[in-house]
Amino acid sequence: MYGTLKKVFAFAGSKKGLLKKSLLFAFLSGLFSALQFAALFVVISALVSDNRDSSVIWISLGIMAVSLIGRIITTYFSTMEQTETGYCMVAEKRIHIGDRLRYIPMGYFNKNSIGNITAIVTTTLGDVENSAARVLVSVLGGFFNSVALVIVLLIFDWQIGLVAAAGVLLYLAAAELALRKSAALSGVRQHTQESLVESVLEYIQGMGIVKAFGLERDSTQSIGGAIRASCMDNLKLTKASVPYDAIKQVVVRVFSVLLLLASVWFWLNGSLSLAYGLILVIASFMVFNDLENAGNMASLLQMLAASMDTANSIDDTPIMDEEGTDITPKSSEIVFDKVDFSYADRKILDQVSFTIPEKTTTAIVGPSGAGKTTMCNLIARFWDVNAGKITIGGTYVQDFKLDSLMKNISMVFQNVYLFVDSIENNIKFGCPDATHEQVVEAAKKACCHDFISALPDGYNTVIGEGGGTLSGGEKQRVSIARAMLKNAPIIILDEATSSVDPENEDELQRAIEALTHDKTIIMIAHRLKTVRNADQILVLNDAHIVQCGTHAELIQREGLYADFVSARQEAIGWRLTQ
Ligand SMILES: Nc1ncnc2c1ncn2[C@@H]1O[C@H](COP(=O)(O)OP(=O)(O)OP(=O)(O)O)[C@@H](O)[C@H]1O
Repeated sequence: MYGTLKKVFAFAGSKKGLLKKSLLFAFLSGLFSALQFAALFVVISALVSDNRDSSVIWISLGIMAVSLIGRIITTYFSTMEQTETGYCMVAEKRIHIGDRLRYIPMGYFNKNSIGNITAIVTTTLGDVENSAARVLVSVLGGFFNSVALVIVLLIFDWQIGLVAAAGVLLYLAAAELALRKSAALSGVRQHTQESLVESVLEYIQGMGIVKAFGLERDSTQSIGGAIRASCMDNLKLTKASVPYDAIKQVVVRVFSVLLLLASVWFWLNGSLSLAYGLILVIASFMVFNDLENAGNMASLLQMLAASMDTANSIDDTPIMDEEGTDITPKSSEIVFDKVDFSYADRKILDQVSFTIPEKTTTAIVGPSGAGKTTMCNLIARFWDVNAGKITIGGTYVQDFKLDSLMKNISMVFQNVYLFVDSIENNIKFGCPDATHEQVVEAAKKACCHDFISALPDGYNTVIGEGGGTLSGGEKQRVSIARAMLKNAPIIILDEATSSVDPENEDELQRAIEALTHDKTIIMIAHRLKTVRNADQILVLNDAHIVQCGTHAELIQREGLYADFVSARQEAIGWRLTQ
């Protein structure tokens, strides 16, 4: 229990102060609530001593009014601060996670699906946001109030106080047992929740394929399975707590009766006045009231702690930027020196060495799946090499701060992703300070100005998730405009024109040539006309650079490149068209 409370406090981060204030107000609210005793005591004392003075009514009413107003004010502040703590601490965490994800190696995303991360940032943190602070204050507030009442009982009558203390201790022991049981199940429930979000995302993202293959029923079954599993785990969690809830109920009822009997017993043997006896009976019920509320909330707190563990797990993943510094490289020459790289056990690069001189164009060619994209991703440090070194201008890519490394690189990916935002902002993504005129100029060069101008809102048209409302070719041209505007010294083009239609391709090719003027270019290309003008062609096969040279040199030699060119058609997944 203590560990769980500590966890919630730690999670509050910079909002710990607010949480403490909220607790203080909850405690004050408990004290104002306890004032009701004084009012009751005045009334009961008057009743048992047959005091008919009207001042009794006014005094007790006055005390009740102070109690009520005090409670309203303190509860108001406590609730406001709980709410602010909940929203602010989770907002901080979400921003922190978003920031951290940028610096986490891409391998993390292999092990943790998008569904998993989405579940953490939305539902998991949503639960924490709505309930954690409130539940913590209810648990601690309820516990403090019941302890305070036990102390009052001990002061009134130590024997009655001892009975109440024993009841509180037994109740806490049963609550602790219940918490331990739910701790194990909370983790499982958390995992099922993530699987559910993952299934829903996959169901929606894969809807086109599902329809095309008529697999609606299969995929409905799979999402149905995830929903049922989530339902079962929630039920399991609730059922596991039922026996402990019963034990807690028994403790509360038995000790309430014991306190009642003890009060009557002490009154009968003359050690307790009737007024004291009656007030103690009422107080004993109130002790367990607060405790019961706190106990019921404790298992919810346990579930929230499991959610916090999941959100914190992102922090346990080592990030790539811890050692990096802001560096402007001396040149944009890229060197691979005996680089090894594997995805898990699968070796993609084996002792690969080559140099890409500054301001030259290098084409990487090779069969599908040879590792061309991977090689480019290693330059941008999406992954770290297993052995060997990659340098830019003589500096190891690991020594750069990630941001300063990326300032030097513009990438046009094979699979273009555009954000749900205006086309203008998508083009400005790598260069937020660019003017509208600069955006238009880049769009014109990337052959996308005409289709953007024809859209109802022109450059302000908001595109769908991932660029969903644009065609493949249009998305690719927008991403080329984005790279043009960024104007970095190194440009990586991963099959940058693969989705562009033939009418636009020549024009775009010329634009790319303009973009790449005076830059260091690495291109993965399948069209001969793109490749043949490169200053250097690297042929990648079976984890090695098997050939290196210009088109004129390689075409003369026997080997994979000459085979590909002579085939002039699809060969091992690599197309060359003239
Ligand atoms: N994130 C990843 N995790 C595990 N394996 C991966 C990952 N990305 C790629 N691979 C595998 O590594 C191999 C090389 O992939 P890569 O995309 O670099 O090849 P490529 O030469 O660019 O292929 P293509 O020409 O078809 O785009 C492939 O077999 C691919 O399945």
